[in-house]
Amino acid sequence: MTAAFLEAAQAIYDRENYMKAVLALADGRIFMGKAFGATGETSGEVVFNTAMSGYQEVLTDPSYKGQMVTMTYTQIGNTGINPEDIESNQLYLSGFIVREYLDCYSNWRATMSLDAYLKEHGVVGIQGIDTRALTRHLRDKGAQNGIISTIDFDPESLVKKARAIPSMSGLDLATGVTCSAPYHWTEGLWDLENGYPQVDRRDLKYKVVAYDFGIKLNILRCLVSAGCDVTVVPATFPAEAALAMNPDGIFLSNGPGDPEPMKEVIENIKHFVGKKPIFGICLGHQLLGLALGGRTIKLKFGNHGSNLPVMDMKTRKVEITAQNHGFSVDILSLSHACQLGHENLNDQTVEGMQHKELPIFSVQHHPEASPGPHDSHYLFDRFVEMMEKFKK
Ligand SMILES: NC(=O)CC[C@H](N)C(=O)O
Repeated sequence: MTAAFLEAAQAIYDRENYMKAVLALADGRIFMGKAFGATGETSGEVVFNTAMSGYQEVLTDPSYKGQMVTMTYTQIGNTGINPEDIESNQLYLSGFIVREYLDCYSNWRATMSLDAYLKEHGVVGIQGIDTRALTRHLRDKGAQNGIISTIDFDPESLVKKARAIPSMSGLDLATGVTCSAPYHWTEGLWDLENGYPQVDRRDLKYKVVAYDFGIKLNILRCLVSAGCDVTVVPATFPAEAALAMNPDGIFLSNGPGDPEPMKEVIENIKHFVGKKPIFGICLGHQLLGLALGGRTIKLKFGNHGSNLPVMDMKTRKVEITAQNHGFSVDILSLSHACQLGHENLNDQTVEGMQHKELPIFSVQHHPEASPGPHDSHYLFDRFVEMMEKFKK
């Protein structure tokens, strides 16, 4: 790149004349930047996401409730926003932190800019942040609370406010984002020619009750495309009522917050053990671990991205996965019931478990991807095979 090009790019950036914004972390580190999206003040646990694309799926993932996400990829906004790549109908994260925001977008499906989208949903963003320094800081010191402000620029006052935010540990956020009533889901996976197909329920062979703890839509689409007739139910939907539907299997979804305080949900899950095949993803995996008598722990900074290597211990195949979690199951606490099903090859954390006797398994990562590679899609087929075997 020539100096003239860089100068011209800088001039465009300066001309945009975005309002000043500050990011302050609870441990006192301050980052100066410019506002984009909504303005005002917002706070949450700051986590970094290493996905190079797919910011729209990240923004609409309910599991980010209570968190502010920084993308390690440097240029964000260049594919705009489209009406299709959504994982829920809302933006649940509380702030969005990027290195360079690009207002000029280009994608054949895009209908609006990221800035306009954040404004529409009232999400505060900050750009011009040295996200590499921020990420290294979070990696060294651990994920922590932070605050973004476009109205208060006093570091002392901001740090004080950041320290006053409750810690993510101990927070039940999932029961606040679940659906209010049961519903059927019949949309399958997107493809270039047909978009999202509607599938006839009569063609779906396996009746699945899916517990919604903040479920990502692509999980539902993956279940349907694998042949499941899905009834989505609220987080605290009684097990007896679910069993009365006589499902072939129970699915436990992803979701925000700490699984440990979700006592009612954990008790409920216990009723399915030994009665129905169970498959859990992310928060669902953690809740299952707790229901089986294990414990969960908070990781230093977790794993958030779409490029994380995982080994399936059954086949010893390596898959590149999408992940988004701050908590983890302590597999040693479950040695009475489960064995390690999948392992994260970056940090050797527990990526999945398999019950030793019962048709129950779960993964910490996201086989539905969105965003991310499709390497782990096979897990939905594994769930279907498990239900088929159990039927016989
Ligand atoms: N994506 C998820 O389901 C996240 C689970 C949980 N909230 C965690 O941070 O570990």
